[in-house]
Amino acid sequence: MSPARAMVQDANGAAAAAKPLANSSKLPKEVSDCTYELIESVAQFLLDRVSIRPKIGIICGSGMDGTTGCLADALTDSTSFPYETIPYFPTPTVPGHMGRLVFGYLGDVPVMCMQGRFHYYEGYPLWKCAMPVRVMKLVGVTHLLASNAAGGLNDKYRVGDIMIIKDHINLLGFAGNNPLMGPNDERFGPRFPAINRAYDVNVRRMAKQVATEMDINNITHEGVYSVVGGPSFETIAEIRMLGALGVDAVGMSTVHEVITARHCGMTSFAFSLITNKSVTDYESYEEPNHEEVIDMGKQREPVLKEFITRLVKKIEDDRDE
Ligand SMILES: O=P(O)(O)O[C@@H]1C[C@H](O)[C@@H](CO)O1
Ligand SMILES: Nc1nc2[nH]cnc2c(=O)[nH]1
Repeated sequence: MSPARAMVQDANGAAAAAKPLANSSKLPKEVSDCTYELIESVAQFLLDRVSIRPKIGIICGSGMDGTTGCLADALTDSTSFPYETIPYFPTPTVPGHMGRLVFGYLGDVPVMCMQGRFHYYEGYPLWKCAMPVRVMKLVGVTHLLASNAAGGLNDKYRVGDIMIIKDHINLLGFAGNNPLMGPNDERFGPRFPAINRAYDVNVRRMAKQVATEMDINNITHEGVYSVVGGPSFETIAEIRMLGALGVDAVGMSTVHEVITARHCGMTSFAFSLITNKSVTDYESYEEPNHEEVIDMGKQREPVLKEFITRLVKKIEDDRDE
């Protein structure tokens, strides 16, 4: 079998094969096999093959991580690693999630970008879904920015709106499932991390400034996200329960990534694209579906790309001050 290869884009955006990579090894089966040293070796594998040193890591959610025109394609001087070429990395199984880790410049800011993420419903345990966040940390990333697609419960939200996440309700955690379960390595973070300030207030302030500058305040909100396991969408009774709990939008990701990021001291920020309105009425014939989720992501791609590009610049400028 030929060795796996990373793809490098030249100045015209044409893909070219970079130097051969070592064959990917098998994924750790247990959380106890996914040691600090193993994550360190994955980070080193990447650092050996890229020259840029990103401090911002981006996870693109459904609709933003597809083929042409997506955020990762906007990166310049990019080097891209299909997930199957990275040792110990999981591979995504969801339509619309590409499965590449891309290093490059967004505007003039070096970033690394996950084009496709891992969800619990794909059959991976949460610690494995969130493992790339620890890789980002050991690559040197200090800020995690995550996007997702979500169903809107809040009456004020319309399809296509953006919700800056100010807090979450971790329903998977309520059911005894958390990415930090299992042995804890203090080199990542403490056994019992605080999570009440998970969504950084300063970055949220910058994001609201960006919304004002882009004149999209009318479609931008701040609210509470809740994660469910999926892959089935919610029943009407479940949506009504979530509404009563104070949830503004519901999805199937992000929370395990943010918990893992906060555990290892990364600053985190996340937002939802409201791709569908949650159905609350037993008389309604509407049904959510993944195709509308992907379509809305594609429609909003230019706005979200600009939103993230401007935010990344603000974070970098803020760091320099
Ligand atoms: O990865 P995200 O959270 O953006 O994807 C959401 C949840 C499911 O994976 C999918 C449902 O359409 O969209
Ligand atoms: N759980 C859930 N995830 C989504 N992702 C996009 N829309 C939805 C939704 O309505 N519910």
